Amino acid sequence: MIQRIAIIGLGTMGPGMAARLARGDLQVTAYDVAPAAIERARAMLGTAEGVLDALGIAPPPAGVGTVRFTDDLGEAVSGADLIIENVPENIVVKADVYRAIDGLIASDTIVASDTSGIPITQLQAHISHPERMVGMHWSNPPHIIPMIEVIAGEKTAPQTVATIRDLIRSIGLLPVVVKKDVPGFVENRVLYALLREAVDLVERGVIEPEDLDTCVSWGIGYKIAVVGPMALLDMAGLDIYKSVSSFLNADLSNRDDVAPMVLEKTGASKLGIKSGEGMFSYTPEQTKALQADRARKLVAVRRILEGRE
Ligand SMILES: NC(=O)C1=CN([C@@H]2O[C@H](COP(=O)(O)OP(=O)(O)OC[C@H]3O[C@@H](n4cnc5c(N)ncnc54)[C@H](O)[C@@H]3O)[C@@H](O)[C@H]2O)C=CC1
Ligand SMILES: Cc1ncc(C(=O)O)c(C(=O)O)c1O
Repeated sequence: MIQRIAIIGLGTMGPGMAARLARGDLQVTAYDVAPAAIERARAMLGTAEGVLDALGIAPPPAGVGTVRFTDDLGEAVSGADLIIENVPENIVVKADVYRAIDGLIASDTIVASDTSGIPITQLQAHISHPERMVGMHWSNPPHIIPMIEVIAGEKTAPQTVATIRDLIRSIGLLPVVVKKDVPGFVENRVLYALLREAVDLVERGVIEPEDLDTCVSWGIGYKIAVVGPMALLDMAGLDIYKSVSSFLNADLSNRDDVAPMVLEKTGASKLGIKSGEGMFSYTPEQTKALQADRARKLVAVRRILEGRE
């Protein structure tokens, strides 16, 4: 049974994940190699806890769910039943972490990666006892989005998948087991098909970025939260899909490299909210207000979709 969890990497994803797991009565130890990230994560934890209160996800009545921060890797993983690796999406960085923890943990400690899409088969080549490694892909913001993909690599034991699936269910979240270890798994394959087309349309001057967001959020996103893509095909009619896809698919973006607009912005350190500018610009005050407004709306929508309002 999983009771003690170590989270390694406290950037965008780690703090919300820690807050949500603690609400599931789990004991979380949170570690990052950068002291500044630990300090930021302490503040983010408080914000995430406020959002969880608004979601009605209360702390367990007589529970022991806690989050403890540490700057010592050995202390973080000591006695953990599950490690969630949450460091940057780079196989070299992730492999370094697996090597660093290998001698510090028991051979049956489960090691999960929150990778956005590196196949688990590639990751588990860098750890001993690869049968205990599994993909556990959360979606951002992790304390609000209830779905988590669970992915087995070639060497993952079925019991490892079952343990993680059951853990996710036991704390009231929604596991989706992906049946093949394909790059990007399912969520990001679908998301990146959409993002490739969206970036292409803006880059070709077909639409302004603000208008692209209005079109997709209100035309597609709002609807798809209620009617998933497979059900949407039935709602529209497969005959319509057949007719439109017969001429449209061939015209959709099929570029297999990163779009020049994205390379230009990342080259100029325009990374989005984290750097103050990306597709749009953000002052620190705007970022704070935007994040609060988004959390409030996501909470309200989730409560309605779950039939709680
Ligand atoms: N940002 C997103 O929307 C999502 C990201 N992911 C995935 O989650 C993982 C983490 O992503 P983010 O939180 O966005 O990254 P991030 O870049 O915001 O944070 C990564 C953190 O890892 C720390 N770190 C780097 N090397 C480390 C080491 N050796 N030991 C301990 N900590 C170390 C960094 O100091 C940083 O605080 C990635 O694999 C990413 O693809 C998954 C779902 C959504
Ligand atoms: C742009 C982008 N990339 C990856 C992810 C992920 O799920 O890994 C997300 C997300 O929303 O969670 C994302 O927005």
